[in-house]
Amino acid sequence: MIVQVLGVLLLVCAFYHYYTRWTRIGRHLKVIPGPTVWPIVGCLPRLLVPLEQHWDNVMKMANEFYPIFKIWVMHVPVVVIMTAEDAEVLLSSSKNIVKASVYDFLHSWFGTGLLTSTGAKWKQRRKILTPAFHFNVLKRYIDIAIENDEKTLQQLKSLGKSSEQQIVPFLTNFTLNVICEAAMGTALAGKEKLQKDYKQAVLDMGDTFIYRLLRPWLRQDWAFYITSEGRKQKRALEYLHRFTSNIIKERMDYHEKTGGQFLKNLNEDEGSSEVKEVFGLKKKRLAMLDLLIAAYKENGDQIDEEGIREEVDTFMFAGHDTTAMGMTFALLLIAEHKDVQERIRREVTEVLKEHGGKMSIAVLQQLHYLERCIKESLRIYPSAPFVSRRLIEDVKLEKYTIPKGISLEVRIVDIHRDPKHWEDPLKFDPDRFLPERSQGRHNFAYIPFSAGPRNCIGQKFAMLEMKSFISLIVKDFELDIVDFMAHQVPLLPDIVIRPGKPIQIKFTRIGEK
Ligand code: HEM
Repeated sequence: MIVQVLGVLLLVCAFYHYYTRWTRIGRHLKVIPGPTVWPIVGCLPRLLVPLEQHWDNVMKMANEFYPIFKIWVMHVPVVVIMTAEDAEVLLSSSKNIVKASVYDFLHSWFGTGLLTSTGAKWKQRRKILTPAFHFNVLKRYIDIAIENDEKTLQQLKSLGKSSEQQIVPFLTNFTLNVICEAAMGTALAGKEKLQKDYKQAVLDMGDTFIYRLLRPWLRQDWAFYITSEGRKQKRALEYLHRFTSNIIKERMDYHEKTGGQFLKNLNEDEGSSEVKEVFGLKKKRLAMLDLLIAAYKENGDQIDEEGIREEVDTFMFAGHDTTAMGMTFALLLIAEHKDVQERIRREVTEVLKEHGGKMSIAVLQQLHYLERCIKESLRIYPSAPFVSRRLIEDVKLEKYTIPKGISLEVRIVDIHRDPKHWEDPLKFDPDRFLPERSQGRHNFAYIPFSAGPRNCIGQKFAMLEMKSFISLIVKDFELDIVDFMAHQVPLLPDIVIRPGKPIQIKFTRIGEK
């Protein structure tokens, strides 16, 4: 019996050896450096570390094997690249635009929306949604962001002359309010029960997604959904789908009742539209959802009701956590660097004064120093630390050819910290982004929103949203770190960069210290 078991084991090991070294994929990958590949388990012994050590473990591998390494997660190969040159080759491709399997777990939430779809479907959706981020449309979402900034500031002021806030829930609350209103036209602020339930469902989705991501044995749906986390995700999904479907239905009814009047000329300046009321129904604020309904009404072949829901849910996912994490690290760095904080405050005060004290998109566009600060923060702490593709054709990188069929991951965070492009890379130095200091820098040395055909469609919106919140809070409050400086914050493995511990910032009203 023992001999038979050993025989089978030997056979499996031999097959594994052949598969990882002598098949087409194996032959290409065996010349690429990487951690030891053990029979059957591949590189798992190097990868399976306690959750809180995972980020440092991957950073260590990145340093050890720079500029490229491969890992075998049992029989699944992944190649990781860390240079601007190789990133350019992959991200500029119009063929290799298929997302890697890390996104498959999100299909249960938003099917194949813009973030996860590919081929003709992705192209068509991108075409429909691009006007949703046209400048004239953006202006209206930014009004929503500014209103929410002001509400949040009022709440903070009502807590007295100073308060300490756990920054991640504080900012996530804010970005969820903004995206809900901009994407779906639904204000959560003020509707306590709705706000609580919806946000809880979004947060449960995030938690259970990560839980599954880190447990390869829960890859199959049946295995995941029998666990308590799987059941929690199912409940969250039911709630989220019902919520979005109801909102879409209400919005469709409204456009039906108003004879589609408010779906005309959506990407023109709002000031140019005279119509404010139709059949006794007041014009509602434009939401991303309206662009989708307009496409549906114009030509039902382009998108159907299910497709509208996919995209609305995609925006809810892609548009809140990324921005909240971007602001978390920006505020932490600003709290830590008092000279930077003072310079931002001066800039905001001066530009606001020139515009009669009223925040607007025009003001935001003139906050050049603040923009450099946010860019620098996203350089050191890119909200999306990596992007990943499943290759549908071979890719010829600087040194190696990566065969089709495998996952190729671009480590944005390592490119952003590469001393080849960034002197003293961990130093927070916003003036690196001054035009004179940016000259000659590789175009792909800075890619927080990715680049090429599948770059972030929401990047302008995200930058303006972050600028509006940070400018107003820094103008009215002195920010101080409480327990961690940014570089001391432990980070968690996730598809967004996430602090592994609660972080607090102290806000003190200016003039009331
Ligand atoms: C700091 C904030 C943000 C960062 C750092 C960020 C980053 C990124 C990155 C790196 C990608 C490429 C993902 C990949 O290739 O796998 C992406 C795609 C995307 N982002 Fe963002 N994002 C941010 C905010 C937003 C916002 C506010 C929205 C929506 C309102 C949004 C919507 C999307 C969508 C829909 C895609 C998929 C685009 C496509 O594949 O055509 N993002 N984002």
